[in-house]
Amino acid sequence: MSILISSSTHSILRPSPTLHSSANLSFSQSSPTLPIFRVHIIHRAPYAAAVASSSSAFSVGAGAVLQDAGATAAVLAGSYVLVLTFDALAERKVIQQNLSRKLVHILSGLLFAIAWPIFSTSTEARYFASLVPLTNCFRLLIHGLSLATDEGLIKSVTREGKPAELLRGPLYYVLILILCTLVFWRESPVGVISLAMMCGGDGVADIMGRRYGSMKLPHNQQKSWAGSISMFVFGFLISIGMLYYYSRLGYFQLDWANTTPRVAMVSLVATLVESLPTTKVLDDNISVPLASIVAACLSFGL
Ligand SMILES: Nc1ccn([C@@H]2O[C@H](COP(=O)(O)OP(=O)(O)OP(=O)(O)O)[C@@H](O)[C@H]2O)c(=O)n1
Ligand SMILES: C/C(=C\CO)CCC[C@H](C)CCC[C@H](C)CCCC(C)C
Repeated sequence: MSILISSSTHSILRPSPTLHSSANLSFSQSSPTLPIFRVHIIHRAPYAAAVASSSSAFSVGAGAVLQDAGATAAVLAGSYVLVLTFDALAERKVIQQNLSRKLVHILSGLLFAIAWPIFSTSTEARYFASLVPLTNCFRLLIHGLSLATDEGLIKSVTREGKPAELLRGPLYYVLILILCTLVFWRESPVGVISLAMMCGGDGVADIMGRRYGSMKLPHNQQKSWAGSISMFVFGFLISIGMLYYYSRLGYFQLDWANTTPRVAMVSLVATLVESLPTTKVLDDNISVPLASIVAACLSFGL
């Protein structure tokens, strides 16, 4: 058995009580400002045990592939059901089309991230998960380029009902989902926070801003104090909720006294970026998550 010790830059992450790989154990010193040390314990088995363990490793591997394929199919089905449901609600005039689009914006990314724990602990799990936004990306391209028609999709996710709109906000949105899944996955607070800002914060800003946004921002007459304050508050609360969810499941543990002000800082950066009069040049679905990624990386480390 050999032990490898490596350090991580997540200075406020603390050791997780529930670990997801039997071969990897993480320990950190109790001070939240000191780095974590990851301890990888590698067993060197004798030949017979190695043969037995390679066949059990094969079945574990096959189990993980089955689990990931099932999870991908279930989440993909969920993404279709979500769009269909909001199309039906808007069609029956239960909710306005604008509200329907914003609820799809808020729910799809957040539910997608909430579903990550149903994927296996294998290294390939994130690639399986990214197939869901990737499939939706192709769906948006096909319908955005009018190679096929899907009235339900167009009504649920566009503002004016033009197919070409699918190639802007919604397409950038799924590309950011792919980026966060592949780069950050469940292992870092950065991706979770950035998705909370793009889906939750930005989505709620729109809903509240449209309803209560009579007082406009001094630097942007298209946006309001109600929208920006809601973005800050909901971006912060949804991020904390998502981090709590992941830490309860044991993916990472956080020192909350340190984490809370850092999340508030990321939420402030995301809110300021969202408030700028740059929407026509740079879509909020790109500027908000990218600014959040940079701010969160500076706060939490990659
Ligand atoms: N900080 C904010 C953000 C949004 N809004 C309100 O929400 C509307 C939509 O904002 P935004 O999402 O930035 O506009 P678009 O990009 O045009 O719409 P969408 O993202 O929905 O395509 C704005 O017109 C405004 O009424 C607001 O008052 N304050
Ligand atoms: C309206 C949108 C953005 C404009 O600001 C969001 C578009 C959403 C996509 C068309 C659908 C994305 C689905 C997610 C990748 C997966 C959701 C899964 C979940 C379980 C419902």
